[in-house]
Amino acid sequence: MELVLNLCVNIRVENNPISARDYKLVHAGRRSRLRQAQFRFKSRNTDIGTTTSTTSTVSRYSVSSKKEQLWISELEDARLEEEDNDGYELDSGFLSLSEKPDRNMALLDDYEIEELDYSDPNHHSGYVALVGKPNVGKSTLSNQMIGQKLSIVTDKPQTTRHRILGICSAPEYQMILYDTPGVIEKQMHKLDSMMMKNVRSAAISANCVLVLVDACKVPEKIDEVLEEGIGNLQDKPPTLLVLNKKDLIKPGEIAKKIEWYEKFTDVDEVIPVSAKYGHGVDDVKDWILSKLPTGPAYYPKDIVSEHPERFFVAEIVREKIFMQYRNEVPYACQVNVVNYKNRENAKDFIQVEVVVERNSQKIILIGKQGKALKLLATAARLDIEDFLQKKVYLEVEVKVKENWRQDERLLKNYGYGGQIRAL
Ligand SMILES: Nc1nc2c(ncn2[C@@H]2O[C@H](COP(=O)(O)OP(=O)(O)OP(=O)(O)O)[C@@H](O)[C@H]2O)c(=O)[nH]1
Repeated sequence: MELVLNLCVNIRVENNPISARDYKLVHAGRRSRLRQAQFRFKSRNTDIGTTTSTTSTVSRYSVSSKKEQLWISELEDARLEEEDNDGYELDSGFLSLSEKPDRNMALLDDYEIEELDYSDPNHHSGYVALVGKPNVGKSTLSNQMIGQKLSIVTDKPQTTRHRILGICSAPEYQMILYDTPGVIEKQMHKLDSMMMKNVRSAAISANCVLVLVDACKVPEKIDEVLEEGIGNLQDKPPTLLVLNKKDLIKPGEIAKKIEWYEKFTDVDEVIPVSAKYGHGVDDVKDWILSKLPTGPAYYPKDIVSEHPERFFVAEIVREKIFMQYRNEVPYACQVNVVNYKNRENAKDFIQVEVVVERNSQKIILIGKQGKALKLLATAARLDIEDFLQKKVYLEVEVKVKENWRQDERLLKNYGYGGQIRAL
């Protein structure tokens, strides 16, 4: 399969007079999709709302040959060079998260075009933005709809930082879901305001919007969430209020809350759900389907996300940090995959750096005799292996970059400017 797809890229380059930059983009998209092809239609045992955490020894990578050492140091040099560069242009293999992809066939090969069904006039497809305050269950609902854990879920607010694109397909539709970071009223760091900008760009380009609220909380107006998420309320797309966590309140209470939201908010419909247990999720899908325009699929039906594997690897490590450490520490951490090497006859090698803002946070992360970091790396490795369905060597190191949450250049490099590394 890989061979066939690679061949398509080569043929296209020979036959079409495209520029080197175009080729790089096509190639970046192709290679990222090749990686994703690995997690198409995989039945994983990952829970939707919870995660496993077991202990075992951390695998360490040992450099086996001089050639390999040289290769790794070249990679590191290239990365440092990239870090010193202010540009961070698309040319270096970035995937845009802020632009809604058109039904653009430019990045699809013949095989994929064939896969997309253009013959069915009743096929629906489009974009759905999930917005809401932190901790209301956006990631849980998104994972539940896709049927696979793509977004990390923790009991702490504001764990989602990036817009996560998840694809939910059936023979008659394709819903492209944007799980967004929770809308925050008090934006404290440059990171927060950049995250909010991404929320807005997700909702603006969406065909419909789901506003999630927590059924356990006293009902409140959602104007603020909508304004932050959509901007101009007059042009807002069809909006559904999802009353989530209905499993935690009595049926009588649910009816009262639905009534309140129907009366005091300007939404098209209110649907109570329990994202965690999947109750009401089909009703949400039916509502979305009624709002999506007819048209062919944007992506092949067996793809569940456009993000590259390394993105999810970093997210898994971040989730484990949230689960293991307390207070401000998880919020001060940025996780970067600095080296990801697929190896034919050996475990894949993944090198991850956790960036913190202060040395005191680094000390906490590492723990006495490195025990805390070892625990973190083990929990992360087990989940990464489960996600990738293969064994990996995971190496985790901690670095201090003072005030990275205020540094726009670094934030862009980390993907908060609406672009993530495609490879
Ligand atoms: N009981 C119950 N808990 C839920 C439900 N949906 C989500 N949760 C829990 O609520 C917490 C927050 O869920 P997330 O999906 O991370 O919430 P989020 O809105 O994406 O959070 P942010 O990243 O802060 O934006 C987790 O502990 C979930 O397990 C639900 O339907 N019922």
